[in-house]
Amino acid sequence: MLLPKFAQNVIKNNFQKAANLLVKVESAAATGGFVGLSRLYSTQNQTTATTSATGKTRKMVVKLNEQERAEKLQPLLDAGWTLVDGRDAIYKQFVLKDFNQAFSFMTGVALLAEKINHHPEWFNCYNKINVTLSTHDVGGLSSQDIRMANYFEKQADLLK
Ligand SMILES: C[C@H](O)[C@H](O)[C@H]1CNC2=NC(N)=NC(=O)C2=N1
Repeated sequence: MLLPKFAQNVIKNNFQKAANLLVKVESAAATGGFVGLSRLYSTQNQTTATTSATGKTRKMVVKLNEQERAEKLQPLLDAGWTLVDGRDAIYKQFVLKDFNQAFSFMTGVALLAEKINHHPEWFNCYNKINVTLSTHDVGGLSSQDIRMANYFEKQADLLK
């Protein structure tokens, strides 16, 4: 069964992006090792960053304060994300058309995760993706989780 054209493009574009990223990562690793990689991942305008043992830079993050939760977290709760019992984390299940679309969706998010060095906790079964977001380094929700959740929403909207 041939995939609809848009799905083929989504998959092709995402895998193309992944391939380009892999080429960059490999060449950075070949030339500068982890230093090369941290240059690849770090962005010029990063004002506060830490360099972890792996040499990757990571924006210093802190837990969301009450005002940020009201302003930035509430819209996500309105969009179907829920607070996780017993954890300072948010959860949402995404239901895609089939596995192809789900895996392509995950590939797109994975590229952002690698770029900002912030990774979701997720489980995929066929066309469903169960996503939990929290920032392990601070033991709770940070601006990185808001950024990633909004990216999940944006990617999902593109498929509607
Ligand atoms: C060493 C590495 O930079 C850290 O472990 C990064 C990687 N990805 C991460 N992802 C998430 N969700 N939280 C983190 O604190 C985190 N830290």
